[in-house]
Amino acid sequence: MAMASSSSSSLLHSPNPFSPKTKPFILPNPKSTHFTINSSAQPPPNLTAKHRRPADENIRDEARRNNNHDHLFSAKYVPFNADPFSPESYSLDEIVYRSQSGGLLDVRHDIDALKRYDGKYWRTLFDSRVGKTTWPYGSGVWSKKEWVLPEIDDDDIISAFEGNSNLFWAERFGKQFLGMNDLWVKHCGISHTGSFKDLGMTVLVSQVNRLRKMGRPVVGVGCASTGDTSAALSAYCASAGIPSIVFLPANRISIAQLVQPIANGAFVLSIDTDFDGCMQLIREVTAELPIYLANSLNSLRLEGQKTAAIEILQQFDWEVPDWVIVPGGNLGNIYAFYKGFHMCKELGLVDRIPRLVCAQAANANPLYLYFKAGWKNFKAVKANATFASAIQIGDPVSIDRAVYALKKSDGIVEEATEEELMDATAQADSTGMFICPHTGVALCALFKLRNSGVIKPTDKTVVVSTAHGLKFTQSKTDYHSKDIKDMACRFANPPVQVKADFGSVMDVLKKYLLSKVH
Ligand SMILES: Cc1ncc(COP(=O)(O)O)c(C=O)c1O
Ligand SMILES: N[C@@H](CCOP(=O)(O)O)C(=O)O
Repeated sequence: MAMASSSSSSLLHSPNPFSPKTKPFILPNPKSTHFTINSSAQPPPNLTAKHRRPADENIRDEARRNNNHDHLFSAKYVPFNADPFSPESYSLDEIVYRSQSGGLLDVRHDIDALKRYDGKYWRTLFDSRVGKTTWPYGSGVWSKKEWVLPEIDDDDIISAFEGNSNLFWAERFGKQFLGMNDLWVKHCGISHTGSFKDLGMTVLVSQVNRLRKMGRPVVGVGCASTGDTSAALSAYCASAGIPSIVFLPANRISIAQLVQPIANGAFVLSIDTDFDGCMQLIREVTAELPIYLANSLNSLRLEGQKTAAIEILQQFDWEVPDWVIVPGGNLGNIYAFYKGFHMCKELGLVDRIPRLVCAQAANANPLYLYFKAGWKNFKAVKANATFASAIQIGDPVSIDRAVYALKKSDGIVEEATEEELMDATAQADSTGMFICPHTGVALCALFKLRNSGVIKPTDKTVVVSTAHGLKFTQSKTDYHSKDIKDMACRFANPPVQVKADFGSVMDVLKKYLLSKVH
């Protein structure tokens, strides 16, 4: 196999790093041979196809047997948006959420080490792992392990093989309502716990699992939540046997979201405040007790969430979409998407990044107001009730991260009123989707940017669906029952009451079918 680039003839004489003894899906150790992997490099052949692991060996055992302990890559915490030469940094094994100045942290990878492999090599490696069951690469997150948490032992990973979500071609919705032929919905809510939070939580809980095995004083993991973060945290902690503690704003989350942490055994505190109040309390409590903070203030979460951006590129066969629209609340996810796209550009997998759009509910729109004010004089707001309950957040912890991502991607912020988001949700559902109200917010942003001509009919556009509609059925029931005060519910589709006799049923059906003919 011709491996050498023109400048590394030594490779021709070095042992082929992909020889049969090489384990599949892992990178050869460049330290063992002074060579540069060039674009002719191919991923290791799928050697596992030729042999089966012993019947009494599970996939974790197999990974342990194959594990390549050579840590070629590393990452650390640094102050967010810090000077590359800033001396302040922390091991990911430290329990730290803020910089010395009190600002946010970010996970910075050893880019020079990653750059030892060119873009084609990373594309080929990641593509070779999609959908496999080899531990831990069956996960859409851990199939990019070298870019996520490179130093964690496979054995410490807690994964539900999350990710690899459907990038759905919204053919009918795009054509019928937007005159678009290249509209896609990234269904991050079709996932283990029904939201994109799984992507970040597998990383955070895996790291906590590692810390506890190291003997670090972590008695549990805690978060404030509008529902989805607590659902993901409780599920992954339950999987790991780690206690989880969740702070929920009383009477402000859906029943489906409330039952998840309860069912998964979390210690659930229903607190008579809103999310922002819960967030303040969890920050105070985790500063006093050995409870690890799991909100996206903790930048580890974003390392997992960024893989959804990489997946979108993979699913487009590494073609970059023109727009990616993301609903925003605490504002970690819009930054995570930027991180994923930017890392792919920085490491040569693609040559540009998409323009990002962050969509907010008009009832909880601090980022939108800041954007419209020209990024001057940010003010937190009192978040009012919205059907998009998971983004009812007035004082987002990641405001600075979101602004950075939007500035770097020539991004836009849009908002949606309650009627607009509920109508958009019903319209999307009428074309065969079953989306959450937050996806409705993102679709409203798309409607507005199409109507203003900013997004063109042929622009390749991705709307990120962040949770499954089944977690928010009450809002749909209210809408289709036309049981929402001051809302026309234009697209309501209420059931028809009919007497239980053949004649009555036939009358109703004939009327319906005739309406379909004209
Ligand atoms: C369903 C859903 N969509 C969107 C968001 C917004 O994500 P972020 O808080 O990272 O902006 C959240 C959480 O906040 C959510 O739970
Ligand atoms: N919608 C979120 C709010 C908290 O967001 P996080 O990313 O900071 O955990 C939730 O589902 O709780």
